[in-house]
Amino acid sequence: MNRAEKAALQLQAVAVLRMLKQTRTYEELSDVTGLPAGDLNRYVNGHVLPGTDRASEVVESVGRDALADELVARVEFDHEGYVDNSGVVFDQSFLDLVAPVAAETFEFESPDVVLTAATDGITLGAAMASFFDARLAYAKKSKETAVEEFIESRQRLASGIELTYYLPASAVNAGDTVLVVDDLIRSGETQELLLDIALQGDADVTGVFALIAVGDEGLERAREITDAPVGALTTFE
Ligand SMILES: O=P(O)(O)OC[C@H]1O[C@H](OP(=O)(O)OP(=O)(O)O)[C@H](O)[C@@H]1O
Ligand SMILES: Nc1ncnc2[nH]cnc12
Repeated sequence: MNRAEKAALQLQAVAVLRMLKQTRTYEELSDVTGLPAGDLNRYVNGHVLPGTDRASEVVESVGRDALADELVARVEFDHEGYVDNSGVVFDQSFLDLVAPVAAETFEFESPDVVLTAATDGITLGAAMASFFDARLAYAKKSKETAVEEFIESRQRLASGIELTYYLPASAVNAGDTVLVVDDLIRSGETQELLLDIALQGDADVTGVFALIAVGDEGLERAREITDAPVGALTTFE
């Protein structure tokens, strides 16, 4: 490991510790990591960097289960079963940790483009695009000004309301590989629209990923449309 790689690893470990600290005391963080609370305090506050051995242990131990637990701790359900996930989608550092774990868990190929839906998918999309060194594209419910050509996809929802997403046509090229991501998947209607946009753009879908699935309906719907891997970090019933 050269000096820059060591520094990157040390900073990644600090990012992991800071993320875990948000919902824990130093004593609890010590129980999770096996490191002394005093040292953890110095790492989290940026006074000292963990050595490379400690840093790699911290980074490697943050697997799917740790992130899924953290996700569960951060989302709230209201009395009708709707999710408030602002504690997750407003936290870019948390999402930056999700990207490598999602890539490894679901074996997503590195795509040319990460495609998501405005609004709440954007921060996850940015984290995934940055991890894969891919372009980010987000479809919106309205047409962006000054853009002439759009790929658009429309669907009538169970309620009878029509939902249309628009993507500037230049965002996806024919033959691009596309990973479709979103913060949440429930009915799967949004994913279906995004997959249709990818299809209209003659792109190849390499996977579908959501942070949160509410029930299985949406994931199943996506699996009916694509043979690529489809998965969520956490499923709530
Ligand atoms: O699987 P589905 O039933 O389609 O639901 C999932 C979609 O719903 C939410 O977006 P919303 O439409 O609330 O828009 P927002 O991101 O602008 O809040 C969420 O961000 C997903 O895009
Ligand atoms: N925030 C949310 N919670 C549950 N289902 C949803 N479908 C769309 N947005 C949702």
